[in-house]
Amino acid sequence: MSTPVLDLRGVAYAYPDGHQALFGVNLHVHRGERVALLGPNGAGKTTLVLHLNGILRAGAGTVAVSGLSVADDNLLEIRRRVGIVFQDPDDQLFMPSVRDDVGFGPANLGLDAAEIDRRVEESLRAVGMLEHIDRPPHHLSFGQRRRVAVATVLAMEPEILVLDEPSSNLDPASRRELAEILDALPVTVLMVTHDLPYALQLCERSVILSGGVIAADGPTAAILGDADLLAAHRLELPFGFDRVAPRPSP
Ligand SMILES: Nc1ncnc2c1ncn2[C@@H]1O[C@H](COP(=O)(O)OP(=O)(O)OP(=O)(O)O)[C@@H](O)[C@H]1O
Repeated sequence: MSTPVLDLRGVAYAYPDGHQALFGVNLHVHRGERVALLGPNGAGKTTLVLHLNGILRAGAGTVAVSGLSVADDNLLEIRRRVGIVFQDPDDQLFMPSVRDDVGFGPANLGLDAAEIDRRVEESLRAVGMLEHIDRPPHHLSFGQRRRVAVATVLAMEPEILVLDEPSSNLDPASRRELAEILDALPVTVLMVTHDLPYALQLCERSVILSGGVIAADGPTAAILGDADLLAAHRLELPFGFDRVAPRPSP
């Protein structure tokens, strides 16, 4: 099989206060996969995500992105390969215009002006925000800012797009529209979410992280169809989604 885009082997991490958040996590994500990372509050999901571009460094084990290890001398290239969309778009938008925000990363790569313009326009078109290119980000709605935050990451043409709770705080129409946008993107995705229907809609594979270990890894429909597994890890489907697995025919 091809080299995984994401390859975590035995990743363990303790915060400086001694709190152990990850205990030997193994996770392999291949090109083109869309994987949901599920788990209760405090499971270690954000801690794991922060290892993917070297913000946190594993106390034990290894993290590699398309064969390149997360290590001090690789961090620039790792951060180009791993695009993380954080939960709060205001953590990612700080320039006077949408154009400047989306162009900021490509400009830092040293790309020429024509290539920066191409990436900015393509990324904004992909998230349906091209018409807002000259607006200040702080004049946009929360849902629009989240889309621009996705565009800032797409403009780096990452090998993997990592999204931390992309559907949180969106109204139902914005939530659906973002799902349509994500569904149309031809990129490998790892999506942290508490929104189990979103996982089912967008990710063929789900991984449950619980207590700092991988508790399950398999087809989303099978995982969400296992009521005992969900209950054991404090995961709950909303009303009306209580039967997601194909039911055996009578
Ligand atoms: N800076 C920190 N110092 C010490 N412990 C921390 C720190 N940040 C997180 N933790 C602990 O590490 C564990 C994992 O936290 P993490 O934020 O990764 O969980 P999570 O799965 O992302 O949770 P949530 O769903 O609530 O966002 C928790 O027990 C948390 O209290």
